[in-house]
Amino acid sequence: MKHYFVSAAIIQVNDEILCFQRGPSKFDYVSQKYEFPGGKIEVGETPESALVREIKEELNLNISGLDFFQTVDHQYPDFKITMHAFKCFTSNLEEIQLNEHLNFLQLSLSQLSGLDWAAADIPFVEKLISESNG
Ligand SMILES: Nc1nc2c([nH]c(=O)n2[C@@H]2O[C@H](COP(=O)(O)OP(=O)(O)OP(=O)(O)O)[C@@H](O)[C@H]2O)c(=O)[nH]1
Repeated sequence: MKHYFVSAAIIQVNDEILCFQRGPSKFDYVSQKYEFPGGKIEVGETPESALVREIKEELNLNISGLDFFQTVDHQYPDFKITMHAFKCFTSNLEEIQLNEHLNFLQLSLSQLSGLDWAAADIPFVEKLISESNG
């Protein structure tokens, strides 16, 4: 089974979080689900450098202040992923371009649980919500 190593960005804007909807996929369990943007870590990259590259490619955004949040291992029916999430900020949100995603939402922490997330992202969402309650 394929094992992908992925970085994902929890982009904070004021007290809210940017949530992105993936495009259609041959795997229905990730198709059009919400996720934190990012992608696969390539040879020679760190999780952080891969994330900076992916966010520029996918969204035309520069991110800064990367702060490691959590690593999740998740097994889907056809592949597994190890995904490192980083909290970060962006300074140029008005320049965002959705080069791969269908949609994005800027939501408060209390609104996050209302989205249809990819299963691998649920631990991130739960941790974000529990931090805000604690
Ligand atoms: N980027 C990202 N991928 C996620 C998340 N959650 C999740 O299950 N994944 C899965 O992790 C895998 C890798 O992500 P990706 O497709 O974004 O990677 P990539 O941009 O390098 O894609 P490519 O191989 O088409 O160039 C995908 O199967 C995706 O569905 C998430 O929050 N962010």
